[in-house]
Amino acid sequence: MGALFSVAEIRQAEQAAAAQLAPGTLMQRAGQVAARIAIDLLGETPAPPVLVLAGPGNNGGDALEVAANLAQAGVDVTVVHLACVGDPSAETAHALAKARASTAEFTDALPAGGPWALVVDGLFGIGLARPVQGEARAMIEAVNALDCPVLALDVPSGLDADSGAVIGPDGVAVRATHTVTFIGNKPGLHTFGGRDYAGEVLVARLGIAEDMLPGASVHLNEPHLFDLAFVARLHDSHKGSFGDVAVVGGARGMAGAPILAAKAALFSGAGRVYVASIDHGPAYDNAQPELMFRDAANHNFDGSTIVAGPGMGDSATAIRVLARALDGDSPLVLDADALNLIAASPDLQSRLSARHASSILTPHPLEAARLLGVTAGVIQGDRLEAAREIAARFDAYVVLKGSGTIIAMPDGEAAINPTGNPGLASAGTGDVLAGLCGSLMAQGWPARDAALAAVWMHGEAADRLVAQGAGPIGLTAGELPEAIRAVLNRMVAERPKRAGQPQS
Ligand SMILES: NC(=O)C1=CN([C@@H]2O[C@H](COP(=O)(O)OP(=O)(O)OC[C@H]3O[C@@H](n4cnc5c(N)ncnc54)[C@H](O)[C@@H]3O)[C@@H](O)[C@H]2O)[C@@H](O)CC1
Ligand SMILES: [K+]
Repeated sequence: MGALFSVAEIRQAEQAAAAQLAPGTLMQRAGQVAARIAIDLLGETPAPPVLVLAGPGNNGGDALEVAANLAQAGVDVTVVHLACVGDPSAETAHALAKARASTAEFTDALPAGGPWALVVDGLFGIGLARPVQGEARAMIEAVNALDCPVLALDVPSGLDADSGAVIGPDGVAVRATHTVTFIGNKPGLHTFGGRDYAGEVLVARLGIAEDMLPGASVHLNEPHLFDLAFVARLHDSHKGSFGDVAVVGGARGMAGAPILAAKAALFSGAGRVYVASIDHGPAYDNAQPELMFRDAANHNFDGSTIVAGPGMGDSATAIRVLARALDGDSPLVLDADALNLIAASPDLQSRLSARHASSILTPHPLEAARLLGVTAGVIQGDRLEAAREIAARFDAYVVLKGSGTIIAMPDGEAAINPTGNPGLASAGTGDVLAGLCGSLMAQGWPARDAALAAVWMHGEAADRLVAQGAGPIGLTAGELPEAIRAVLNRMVAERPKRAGQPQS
């Protein structure tokens, strides 16, 4: 469920399966399932014509099978086929002959006409080796200017199925409304550009048995990965049962960031929440009087889960407090300035690597770039790999934020988060996420489950707010904690009934 496979893994499975099947079987199955999806998208009403773009390789072969099937079903189909330089594969040649023999109309260039009821994108799939140029590029740009639904076959043409990056430099890719992807789901459809280019993703296994695919080390982040950690509360519990969180941050002029993190911890059920300010912070927060304010330099963090970084700054005090947190035995969430301080200090890096207690790092791409000493472009070019590298280097759990947030474990396992929306690209939402991670760990959750659940619930809460009209434009971080509370309580209520362990 939710498994994601690299292009290399898909190719291997395809070869193994193809060896047991009559030639062309997989392409024919791809053509059949995609044509059925196309017909569903067209709906009942007599629709204007469908445009099928078929590229030079086997992705084009899939498209030609779709064209033939649609024509056979009585759909008015126009095909633009980009012939390949050498000979096409036997199955693509066969699909071409089939489409030519059908009622589908072939033209050499993209017809100016329309309106199209649907465009089927079969220009390039997982075999795209370089940026799209020339005629194919012009077609992609023209398709992206249309208003109609676009069904991409296997992967939107121009997108890297492993990374979700548009193959560049200066590349283009089809912006699909739907993608039917073959044999197995692919990470690049769900992170970085993936969510914007692929639209809704449907997986067609093409009859390939599960055991032909390798055990996946990357999954979509779905509740079944972490929902065993939700436990209903016993009546006989008290605030000490649910852990202490200390948020370290709030240098002068940045007092709001740790308060947002602390509020997220409070609203997600942490027992006691402290804000430990680097500079003299507020005595209390009028809006949230449950929060307790302390001076970070003098606060005793023993027994607390620490969330370090929100608005922490880079003062000598910040470095001293961070070093103390890294050396301690408390579970730790490292965000924002804490990550920047660590990136700049080999000493802090070795303290982080040497920790025995759990650490969750929550970098955005630029913070991740600083940690690895590369550019944000390099991080985004392969987000999965970058998150795994940071996890391995620091023996920590890593949450690489962005569209399709990556959660990477120190053992190499990883997940890509499907919840959330552009409303989260606003100030303070990262503070909320860090506070939520810390809160779950304070309540006894293992770091792995805490990271997965926090990212999922944070996105889900934002999606609910958007459904209520509170975004994505103008969604504020301060609205998230209450929405997270609603998601969390629903998750607990929906968990199969399981008694909580009495706590001391
Ligand atoms: N691997 C699988 O599991 C299956 C693959 N099938 C389809 O086959 C696809 C893979 O086919 P291919 O390996 O032939 O690869 P593609 O069809 O994705 O693309 C390769 C073709 O495009 C050309 N090309 C690559 N980059 C180009 C560029 N920038 N500009 C112009 N031409 C370029 C290549 O010379 C080659 O002709 C999959 O994405 C899928 O759609 C299906 O038929 C079913 C099974
Ligand atoms: K495609």
